Amino acid sequence: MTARRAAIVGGGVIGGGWAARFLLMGWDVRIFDPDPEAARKIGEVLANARRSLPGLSDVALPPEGALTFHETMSEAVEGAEWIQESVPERLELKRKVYQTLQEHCDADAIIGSSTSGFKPSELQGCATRPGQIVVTHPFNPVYLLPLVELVTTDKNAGETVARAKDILTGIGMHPLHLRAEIDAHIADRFLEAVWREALWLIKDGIATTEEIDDAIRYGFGLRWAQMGLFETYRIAGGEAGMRHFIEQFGPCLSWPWTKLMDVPELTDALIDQIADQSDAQSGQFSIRELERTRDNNLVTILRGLKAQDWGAGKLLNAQDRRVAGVPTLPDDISQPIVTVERAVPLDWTDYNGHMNEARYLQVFGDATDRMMILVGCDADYISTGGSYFTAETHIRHLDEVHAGAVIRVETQVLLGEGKKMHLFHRMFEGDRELATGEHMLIHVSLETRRASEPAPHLAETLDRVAAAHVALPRPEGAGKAVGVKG
Ligand SMILES: NC(=O)C1=CN([C@@H]2O[C@H](COP(=O)(O)OP(=O)(O)OC[C@H]3O[C@@H](n4cnc5c(N)ncnc54)[C@H](O)[C@@H]3O)[C@@H](O)[C@H]2O)C=CC1
Ligand SMILES: C[N+](C)(C)CC(=O)CC(=O)[O-]
Repeated sequence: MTARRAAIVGGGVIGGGWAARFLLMGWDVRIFDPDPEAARKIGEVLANARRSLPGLSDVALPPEGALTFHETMSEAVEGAEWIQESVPERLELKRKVYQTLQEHCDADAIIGSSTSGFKPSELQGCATRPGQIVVTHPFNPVYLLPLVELVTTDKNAGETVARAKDILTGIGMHPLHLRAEIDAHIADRFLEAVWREALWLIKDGIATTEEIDDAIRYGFGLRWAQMGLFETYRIAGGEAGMRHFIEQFGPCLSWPWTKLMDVPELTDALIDQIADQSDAQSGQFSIRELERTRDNNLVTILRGLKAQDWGAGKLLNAQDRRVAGVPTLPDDISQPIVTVERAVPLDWTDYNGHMNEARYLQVFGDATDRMMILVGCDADYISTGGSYFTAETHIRHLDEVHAGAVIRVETQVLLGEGKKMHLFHRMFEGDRELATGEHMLIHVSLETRRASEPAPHLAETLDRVAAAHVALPRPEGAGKAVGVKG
């Protein structure tokens, strides 16, 4: 199947992030950026994305698309289904870019603008085909943060808007479609208010850049990441909820707590003060090092939210289900069955710089769960009171593996008889064998918590797979105890 094609016009901080997201979601990406350093810069963003994005998913992402750089905009946009404009935030420049690219792109391609503040009607102003242009405002790093503000006008056909939502959802994003266009959309309006307050706090000598960052990251920033503002304040109102919260804290809004609408003058002295404080706070790290720290933290937070199936984590779980489809036994069961295919997440790395031993058990546990589902022990079956418990496990660690690597587990049923299910998992990166896991499981009644016979349809499917696998050679290491070499 030929990959879908996206063009990136302007490959700086944001264009590079878009390129990485499209590529790692399987799209071919064509770049136009006159900066002679563009390929190097995008290469560095892509390296960061490769170590962080695939491991956010608990299933294998599609194979990476092809990345190409082009000398002209006309060449880059050729045959592109999606064109993401991320040139500097200057209206005249953006309008000029649309004029050139609309001369060459497909008439039904979607042109998304990364603009942080312009309204789509301003961008569509001088365009040949205004209906093709929408605002798709992302957040840095674009390859990890799912939010994209989609802003449209009545010039955009319903079909275009629906297609834009579909494509953005397909690359793992959460398109927040604004009810009406507005300067700076929703999020930047909000961020600017916070930014303005922070500048005042520095100018007035109340806090340093580091103290302001601490005030956010040790406290309300953690709340915002998972519940936003209103859900958090509802809880802060106690049992009486939001009404009580507003009664108690509403009056403060008219007290002199904030300076929201006044903008501190960005004098040279204030800029030096902020830049010097920022250097003192973080100047010992390069921007790439800071990006990697940010990505490590974001992946850890997002995977935590996945475990809770909450907020951005819920979105990621839905994306995994979409990518993986419904698990079914392959038609050909004469070979070991692939039960896991995924990238190693960043937060599985330990002090030795490789996947921690506990994660080997996690991967084999996931492989066992998948095998249970494939033979019929799925959530519906478990809700009827039957399941499997693991009675014994033997893992052999054969080789190390690192964050971002795609691993695969192949599972052989050594025995599937009555209450017993004896599995042998082999973990690979490509052809390199990383580990084996041998597991004996016993079917149980969840009511008595004791061994019990599986339901006939489960027993029949397991028996069929076991009968097919009995012809396979017994895997090396099966049945071995922990041994000490010679
Ligand atoms: N940096 C940020 O945090 C965010 C920026 N945005 C928006 O994304 C857009 C781009 O911003 P950044 O990536 O930060 O800027 P940037 O300065 O990092 O990148 C802009 C890129 O556009 C290229 N460029 C300049 N003229 C061009 C042309 N005529 N054709 C093709 N490429 C051209 C430049 O060489 C540069 O690589 C802006 O509209 C900005 O408001 C949106 C979200 C966040
Ligand atoms: C500062 N900014 C206006 C460019 C920020 C954004 O547009 C979004 C972000 O990533 O914070």
